[in-house]
Parts: sequence; C-alpha cells; structure tokens
Amino acid sequence: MKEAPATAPPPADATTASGATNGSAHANGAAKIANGEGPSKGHERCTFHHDLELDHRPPVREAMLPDMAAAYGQLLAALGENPQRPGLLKTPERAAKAMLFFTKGYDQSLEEVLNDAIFDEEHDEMVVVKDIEMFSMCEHHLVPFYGKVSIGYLPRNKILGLSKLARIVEIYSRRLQVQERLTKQIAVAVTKAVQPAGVAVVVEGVHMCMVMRGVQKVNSKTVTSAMLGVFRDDPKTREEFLNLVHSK
Ligand SMILES: Nc1nc2c(ncn2[C@@H]2O[C@H](COP(=O)(O)OP(=O)(O)OP(=O)(O)O)[C@@H](O)[C@H]2O)c(=O)[nH]1
Ligand SMILES: [Zn+2]
Repeated sequence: MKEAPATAPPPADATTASGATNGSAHANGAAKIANGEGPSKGHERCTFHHDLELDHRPPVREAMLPDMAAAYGQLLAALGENPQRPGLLKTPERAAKAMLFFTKGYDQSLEEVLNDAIFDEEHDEMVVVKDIEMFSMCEHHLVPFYGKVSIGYLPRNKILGLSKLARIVEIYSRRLQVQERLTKQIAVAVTKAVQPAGVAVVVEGVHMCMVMRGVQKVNSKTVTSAMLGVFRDDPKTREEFLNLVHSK
C-alpha cells in the first residue's frame, strides 16, 4: 500500500554533521552545523538553514536560456576569444544548456521525485544504499565537485523505493552547493519521506576547485557526514552503518 509522503520536518535538535579532509566521518566532529553554527573560519557566509528550505521553484529556467547564452558569449569575449569563430559559434548556447543540466535539481521537488513510492513494511533493520555517484557544482567557484554518497536509515514501518535514495541525491547535488549542506539536505529529505528512527549520510567528494586551481591538491578528498536520530544517539548503530559503508 502506498502512502502520501509526509512533510513534517525532523526535530531541529536531532541533527549533526561533520566534515573532514582525508579523514573518517564522525557523528560529532568539529564541524557541527546543526543549528547553523559553522566551524570557525569563513563559515559565517554559510546559510544552512535557509538552504535546507530550498524546495522552491525558480521561474521556468529554460526560458532563461537566451540570457544565459548571452552571458556565456560575453565571457568568451572577456577571455580574449573571438565568439564568432566557427568553433565557438554554438558554444554559448551549449554551455547554457550544460549549466542548466548541472543545476537541474532546482527543477525538482522531493514530493515529485518520491512519487508515492513509500511502502508500509514491518521492517526495522538498517537499510543502506552506498556508493551512489554524485556530481555537483561548487557554489564558490562554479566548478564541479564529485564523488559518492552512502545513505542508511532505520525504518519505522515505512520503507522507501530504493531508487528514490539515488533520486534524492540528484535533487540536491544538481544545484550550486557546498558539500556539508548537500549531506544535510539528503539526510533531512529521507527523514521527511519515511520518518525513520534515524538517517545517516556520508559523502566523499573531490573538489575541482582544490585540484585544478587554488591549493592544487590532486589527491585530497573531503568526507562529510550527517547523523540523525538513532545514528546520532547510538554509537553501535552508527558503527554498524560505517562498517557497512566501508566494507567492500
Ligand atoms: N566548507 C566548504 N568549503 C568549500 C566547498 N567547496 C569549496 N570550498 C571552499 O570555499 C573557500 C572559498 O575561499 P575564498 O578564500 O573565499 O576563495 P579562494 O581565494 O578562491 O580560496 P582558495 O580555494 O583557497 O584559493 C575555499 O576554501 C574552498 O576550498 C565546500 O563544499 N565546503
Ligand atoms: Zn570551489
């Protein structure tokens, strides 16, 4: 039997997330963002709470394609290129379409993606879908970051169609993002969908802004986690999830 997805937000005090570069994920790491409290340096610019509400619909974005293409045309000229040379003639339009695709998550809502694929099932053991590929766009530099996402939840008599976990990753990764917010948004979305006893999300990302430019650290990976409910409160549940995620 299918049920309409519930929309109740999770308890605000039941959330933590942590971030580490080339390190393991912890539920209670230094980068607590639960209440908008960011780690010390630079994070006053972050607006986690605002962005968790980002299920709004911008005006039909395809209608903006000509404006976007014109902007890319100006960019080509500013680079010192000749936008009229044959190889570049269609580039502004192609680039605009590509950017629209990279950010297509803005066109999707959680409710639409779930499509009522929520099933009553007396299953109360952990469900984990791991290594879901993710491609996103760094909101600071407009260059990609990519990696994989692992999601676990402990159902409370409601389970989610498995593909919907990957679709939730798409909704929030195909936007301008920071990895910490992406991690949290995925966890909150699963909570909204099935009100489980807890949700755990681990994201491992490679940021091209740290690889191709800036500090140019080719091998660095950023690991972030969000642990809600029992995954936050019960170390054994968290450990079981992390063991499953790290097993081959
Ligand atoms: N926390 C977080 N930071 C990110 C993410 N993506 C990019 N950044 C960081 O955003 C910061 C922006 O720093 P700024 O000093 O304003 O910009 P910048 O001069 O281009 O910084 P550098 O990358 O150090 O050259 C950098 O430290 C990036 O590494 C992300 O997903 N999460
Ligand atoms: Zn960046």
